Amino acid sequence: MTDLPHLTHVTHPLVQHKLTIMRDKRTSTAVFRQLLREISQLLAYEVTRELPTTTKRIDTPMEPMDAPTLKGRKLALISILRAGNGLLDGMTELIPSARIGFVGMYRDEETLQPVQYYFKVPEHMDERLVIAVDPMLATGNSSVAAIDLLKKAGAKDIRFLCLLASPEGIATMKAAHPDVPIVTAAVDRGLDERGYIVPGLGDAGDRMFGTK
Ligand SMILES: O=P(O)(O)OC[C@H]1O[C@H](OP(=O)(O)OP(=O)(O)O)[C@H](O)[C@@H]1O
Ligand SMILES: O=c1cc[nH]c(=O)[nH]1
Ligand SMILES: [Mg+2]
Repeated sequence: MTDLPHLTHVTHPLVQHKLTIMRDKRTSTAVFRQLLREISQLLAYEVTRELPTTTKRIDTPMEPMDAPTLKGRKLALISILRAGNGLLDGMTELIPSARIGFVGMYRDEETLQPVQYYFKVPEHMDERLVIAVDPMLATGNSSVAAIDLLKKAGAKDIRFLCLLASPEGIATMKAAHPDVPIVTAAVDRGLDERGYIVPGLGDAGDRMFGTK
């Protein structure tokens, strides 16, 4: 199991600088998408900290050596659709051998409850490190439901990666899934009356895909 604390706030200046540009409402869809890809690679570095390694015997041009290599099955990256795909793209560039799954889920804007429409994950979930990605942790209802489904599929070692989290969402996740560490680039003030993160960045899916 993982040694990460329940909450990791990634304060790296590059992450914070890029996030500020993403929050700005004048930032275009193209720039928003590109920055999300760049940030996802920096966050991937944090969320994969302390992965178990082993050694394998190789020959350098100079001599044989026992060199470190990742241990166990390939990790699984799970995108919570559709905004999760913005984080997924950059992460798969960094971890090209990762197995990939999708949880299709959108938030009913009236009830703020998640509605599931798709589920497909790799085999052997119980033997993999599973990293679920979604830029926004707002009420926490979507991520709690997605992780419920991943656990039902056998996942035991799960991490959740997001860009922005609200204190409410973190508390809801901690109550439902205390064993799932959260890695985030920011913890914002709270939620507005429509369940949006404030100050936030607006609707991540719409800003990424240009649907509004
Ligand atoms: O913590 P919650 O209150 O559940 O809100 C967060 C969810 O809302 C957004 O998705 P959305 O429902 O807008 O779907 P989309 O990705 O298709 O835009 C976001 O990407 C999360 O999945
Ligand atoms: O602030 C929020 C809350 C939920 N989903 C988003 O995309 N943004
Ligand atoms: Mg959306």
